[in-house]
Amino acid sequence: MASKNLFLLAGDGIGPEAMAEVKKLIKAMNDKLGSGFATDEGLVGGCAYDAHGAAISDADMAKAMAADAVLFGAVGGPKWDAVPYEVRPEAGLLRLRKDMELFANLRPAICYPALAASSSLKQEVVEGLDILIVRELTGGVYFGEPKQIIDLGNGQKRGIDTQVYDTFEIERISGVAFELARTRRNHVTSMEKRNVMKSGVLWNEVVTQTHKAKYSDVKLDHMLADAGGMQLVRWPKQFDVIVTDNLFGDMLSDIAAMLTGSIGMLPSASLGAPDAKTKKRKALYEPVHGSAPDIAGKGIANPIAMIASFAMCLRYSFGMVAEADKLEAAIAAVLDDGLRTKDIFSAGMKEVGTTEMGDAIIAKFLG
Ligand SMILES: NC(=O)c1ccc[n+]([C@@H]2O[C@H](COP(=O)([O-])OP(=O)(O)OC[C@H]3O[C@@H](n4cnc5c(N)ncnc54)[C@H](O)[C@@H]3O)[C@@H](O)[C@H]2O)c1
Ligand SMILES: CC(C)[C@H](C(=O)O)[C@@H](O)C(=O)O
Ligand SMILES: [Mg+2]
Repeated sequence: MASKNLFLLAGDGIGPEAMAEVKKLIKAMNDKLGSGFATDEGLVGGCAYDAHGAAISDADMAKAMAADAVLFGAVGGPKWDAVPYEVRPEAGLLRLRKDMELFANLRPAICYPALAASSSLKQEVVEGLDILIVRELTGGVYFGEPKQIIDLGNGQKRGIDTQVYDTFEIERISGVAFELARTRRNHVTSMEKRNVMKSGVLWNEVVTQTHKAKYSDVKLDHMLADAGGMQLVRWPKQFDVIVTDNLFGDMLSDIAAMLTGSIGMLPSASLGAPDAKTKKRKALYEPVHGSAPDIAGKGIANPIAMIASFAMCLRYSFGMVAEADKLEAAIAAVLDDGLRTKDIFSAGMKEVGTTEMGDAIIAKFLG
C-alpha cells in the first residue's frame, strides 16, 4: 500500500501534549490495522523561533507543502511575547495557511450528548447541536496590505490593518459552504457587516450571486456578524452551515466552541483547492484552541479537539470515512462512560488526564 505521508507540527504549550495522543493512535493504526501512515516531524511557533529564529523554517515549510496532510498542535505563549512581530509564533501558522493556500477552514461545533448538561448554556439550547462554521482563511484583514504602524511625528502613531476581499475569494469559499450544506441540512447563513464595511457589501453581493447561479436548491440567509454572535448563543440550532470571513470566523468559532462544552473539544480542517490533475487538496488539521499556557505541562489538557482533527484528516485527506466515523464514535463512547478532562468535568464524572483520555479513546476505537 502506498504510504500516507503525515507531517506533524506539534508546536508549543499543550500542542505536544495533545499531539502525543494522536501519535499513539497513528502507531496503533499502523500496527493493528495496517493503515500505512508514514510520519515526519518538524518545528513551528515559539520552539521553531528558539531553534532557528523563525516561526517555521523553509525546510519544514517545504515538507508541509509535500505532505499528504499536516497535523498541527498549537503555537504561542508568554515566553515569546517580546519577539519581533514578523517572527512571533503565530506567524508560522499564518505562513502555512497562506503558502499552502488553505482558504477553506471547516470548524464543526458538535455537542456530544454526554456533555449537553455540562455546558454553561441551558441543556435545551445545546443538546443535539451540529453546526459547521466555514471560515475564509487566506484573505481579509489577516493578510490585507497595508498592515503597519506608522509614526505620525506628533507623538502619535497609527496602527493600520486592511480588510480586502476579491470576488474570486468570496465565490470559492461560499461554493465550499453550499457544497457542504448539500451533504447536511441544506442551509447556509452568510455573515458579514455590510452595514459598515465595503468588503461586507461585496461579500453579501457575491454570496447572493453564487447562490443564484449554482446553488439555488440550498436555503440561504444573510445575517450581520454581530447579530450572528448573539444568535449563536441565543438559539444555535437555527444554524446549519455558517460562512464568514477570516476575522469574524475566528471569533464566531471561539463562541461556538463554548456551545460544545469547551474549546478543548473543537477540531478543524483547513483545505486548499483540489489539484486540477490529481484532485488532491493540500490540507492542515488543527484544534481550534491555542497553546493554553495556563495549563501547559500539567498533563490535564483535553486531547479531544486534536484527536477529532485527526478524524477530519482521515475523512478529508484519505477518504477513510469508516475509520473517521469510528473514531468520532469512540470519542462519544468515552464521554458516555463518564470520562472527563478538567475543562469538561462535572459532578459525578471521572476526572482523567490527557494521557488517560487518549488511551481510552484509542482502546474504544480499536475495540
Ligand atoms: N492555532 C493555534 O495555534 C492557536 C489558536 C489560538 C490561540 N493561539 C495562541 O495560544 C496562546 C494562548 O492563547 P489563549 O489563551 O487566548 O487561547 P487558548 O485557546 O490557548 O486558551 C484559552 C483557555 O482555554 C483553555 N484551553 C484551551 N485549550 C484547551 C484544552 N485542549 N484543554 C483544556 N483547556 C483548554 C486554556 O487553558 C485557557 O484557559 C496565544 O499565544 C495565542 O496566540 C494559538
Ligand atoms: C493563533 C492565531 C493566528 C489563530 C487565528 O487568529 O486564526 C487562532 O486564533 C485560530 O483560531 O486558529
Ligand atoms: Mg482563534
